Amino acid sequence: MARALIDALVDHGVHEVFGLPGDFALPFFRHLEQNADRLPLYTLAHEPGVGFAADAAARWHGGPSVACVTYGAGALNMVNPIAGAFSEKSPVVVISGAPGVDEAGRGLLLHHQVRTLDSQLRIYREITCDQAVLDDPHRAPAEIARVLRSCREQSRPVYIEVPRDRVDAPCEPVVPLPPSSWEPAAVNACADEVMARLFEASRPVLLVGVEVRRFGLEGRVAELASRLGMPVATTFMGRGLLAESAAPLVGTYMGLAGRPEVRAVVEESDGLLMLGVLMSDTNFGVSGERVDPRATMVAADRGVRVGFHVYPDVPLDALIDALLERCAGRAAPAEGRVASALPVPPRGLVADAAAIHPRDIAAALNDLFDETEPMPVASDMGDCLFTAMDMVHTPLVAPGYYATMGFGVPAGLGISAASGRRPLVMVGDGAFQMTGWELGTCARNGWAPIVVVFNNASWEMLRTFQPEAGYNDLDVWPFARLAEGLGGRGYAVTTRADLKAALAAARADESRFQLIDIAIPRGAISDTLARFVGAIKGANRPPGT
Ligand SMILES: Cc1ncc(Cc2csc(CCOP(=O)(O)OP(=O)(O)O)c2C)c(N)n1
Ligand SMILES: [Mg+2]
Repeated sequence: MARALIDALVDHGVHEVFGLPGDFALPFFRHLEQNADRLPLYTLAHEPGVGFAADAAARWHGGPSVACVTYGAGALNMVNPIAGAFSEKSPVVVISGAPGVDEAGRGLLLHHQVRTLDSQLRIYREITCDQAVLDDPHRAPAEIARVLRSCREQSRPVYIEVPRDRVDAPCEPVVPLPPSSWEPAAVNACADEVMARLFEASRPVLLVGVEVRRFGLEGRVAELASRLGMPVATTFMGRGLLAESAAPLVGTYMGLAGRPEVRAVVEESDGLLMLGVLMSDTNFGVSGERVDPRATMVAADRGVRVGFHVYPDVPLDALIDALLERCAGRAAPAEGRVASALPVPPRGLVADAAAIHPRDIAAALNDLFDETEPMPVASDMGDCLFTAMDMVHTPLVAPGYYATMGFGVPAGLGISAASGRRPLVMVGDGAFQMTGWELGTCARNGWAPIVVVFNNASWEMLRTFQPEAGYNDLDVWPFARLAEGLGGRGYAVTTRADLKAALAAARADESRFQLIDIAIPRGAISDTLARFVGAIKGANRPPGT
């Protein structure tokens, strides 16, 4: 049965497995190790790191990646990263070892057990879109096929539990299921109404979100945007989409936290078509004006809402193809094409003895990418993520909606494994204290990321909301020295000149991971974070104050 599952993972486009074994999972890990030529196995130090790495790899692939752990202590350690993958629509396949069917029936309380033996399954039902317990090898092939199709079609995590005494049971091969069916007439009716509304509107706008990336639809959406000739904005989570296309991109929409000219284009539209957009507070919670639902069309989660009309079971790709058919042959009206008004990222760091501000880090990284080539970026939650908004276009994975800390370093390792490229990791000191230690696994896995730590010795984002709190003061940890102990090379920098030199040296050394510990004065925050905090405070101000 293990062989059938591994073959099915490969058949469904899985490229690697991240894992941390335990006794309930050892039989399955033996098969993983025997099949490492087809499905490389990367072990990490702690299950949160396993989950974050698999999430980032899945985002990179635009398809499933695997997080394989033991039952109880292992799988429950990974709940937060999988919850984040669910919220941000990342197709992670969770595989957990489990007590054998026979031992489960002996009536003893088993080690790693919580309330009951199916407690873990119940917990994972809340953070995955489909689940299977492979306790019956006769049903296993159909169960595996159904769950892996759900993972791909919904672009959300799924859960597969493997009792350890069933791993070697005889089992038929898994036959992948055909795509779920949908009703062409419904898609056509929906596309007709969307097109009619766009042509009636005097200020139609396209807002592009994360599902466009997850389902690999960026090229088709860029073509649609160009043919329609409408201004295009991306959401916070969709940042970077269409940046290399001819689409008339105006920037990233972040409501009051973003650039006013982008906010005006989106919020003043009388025909706002949102493709693959999560209607979340991080996308809309700081909107200057509530976007008028009568003027909006939202396609997400395999459904479409056009004003107050709802079209269930309309896959995003089917809708986009139907819209492309309806504007086939249309060249975007030259006069109607919106010149791309993307902001100019900061560049030209002044390499002097001045202290380092977040905007200096963006400029230094933009300069580095200009001089060499852009690196894929993994960012953690914190001001590092807001600073990333000021960087030149490059693939970016970040917890922009679920907003968990701890994502950055493991995500960089996941990108290293998935892409074979060297990533840049941006992480705050607080988040590094959570999962930064996964850098100690780089040597055995052959990874050499460049990690920049925004070291303000503070939970600075929290301080911006609650300046009077003393608990936001963190101790200054010597991350550069700690990096040397973990097998990497560390640089402690306090001036802009040091920063420029350290980045050049780090880029030149691909032999091991590089950690640049950047001392940032407490209170120095990016312009984007400052706007975000101001907008949130304004939006949450009690009435009448
Ligand atoms: C797993 C988890 N636990 C707590 C929190 C809550 C939080 C959001 S931002 C923040 C401070 C981050 O400090 P860091 O030094 O990393 O970055 P910076 O603000 O730029 O100084 C906390 C504690 C979140 N989001 N996730
Ligand atoms: Mg900090």
